[in-house]
Amino acid sequence: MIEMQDVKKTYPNGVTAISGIDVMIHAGEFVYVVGPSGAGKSTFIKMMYREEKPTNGKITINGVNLEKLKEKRVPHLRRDIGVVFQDFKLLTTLTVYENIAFALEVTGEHPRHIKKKVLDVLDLVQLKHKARHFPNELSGGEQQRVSIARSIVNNPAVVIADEPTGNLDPDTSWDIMNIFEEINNRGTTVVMATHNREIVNTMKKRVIAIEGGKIVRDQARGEYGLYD
Ligand SMILES: Nc1ncnc2c1ncn2[C@@H]1O[C@H](COP(=O)(O)OP(=O)(O)OP(=O)(O)O)[C@@H](O)[C@H]1O
Repeated sequence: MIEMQDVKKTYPNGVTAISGIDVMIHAGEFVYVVGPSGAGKSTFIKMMYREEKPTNGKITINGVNLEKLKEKRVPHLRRDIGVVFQDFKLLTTLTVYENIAFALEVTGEHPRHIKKKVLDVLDLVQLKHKARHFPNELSGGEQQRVSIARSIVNNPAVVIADEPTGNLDPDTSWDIMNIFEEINNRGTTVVMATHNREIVNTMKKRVIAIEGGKIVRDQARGEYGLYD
């Protein structure tokens, strides 16, 4: 599903964020990416949704070699990959409903299908009753639930999350994590960078640890480790 072979990323300022990365993530897996600040976790996962391109190496997503992917096919790839950020990235001038519908409209979804799909994902994150609200009328946890709903409305094969609980209190973080688990139980692959020790140690999923731009540990039912 996601394969990297000898991947390296050097940013234009000369910083090599990751190098020598070899990894295979299979369909349906739930993977935590952990490591100290600045280790290269965000860079590693940005490669997966082509936010950044590798300097060297090969990345294959769902059988597509990203190096050979034409620019005009990038939106097509992105449709199959949901992305969730620490700071939610909702459009402030649109309602909850519109934020999610927008993700479908840009893919040319038939208007008749949009309403059902949006209401279905709002149901999953238990926010149907807030459909007409604007993001600034919601708590942080509610905003993150909207952003998760938006990430899955196109029914992607994989959801990639970069510190999705970084701005949330512990109880709210658990609510969010339970939603990701539900999404994974429905068959979607989940890859998540996190600093949340308690969640990683409790959930017992695959853990990939990155330090100094290298994978230093890759464990099934793994643990967070000794990082802050
Ligand atoms: N756009 C960029 N341009 C130049 N250097 C960058 C860029 N993005 C990240 N870096 C550098 O690459 C290294 C890895 O950063 P990255 O954001 O991938 O780490 P991280 O493990 O996600 O950190 P954190 O846990 O603090 O979010 C750091 O040295 C960082 O300063």
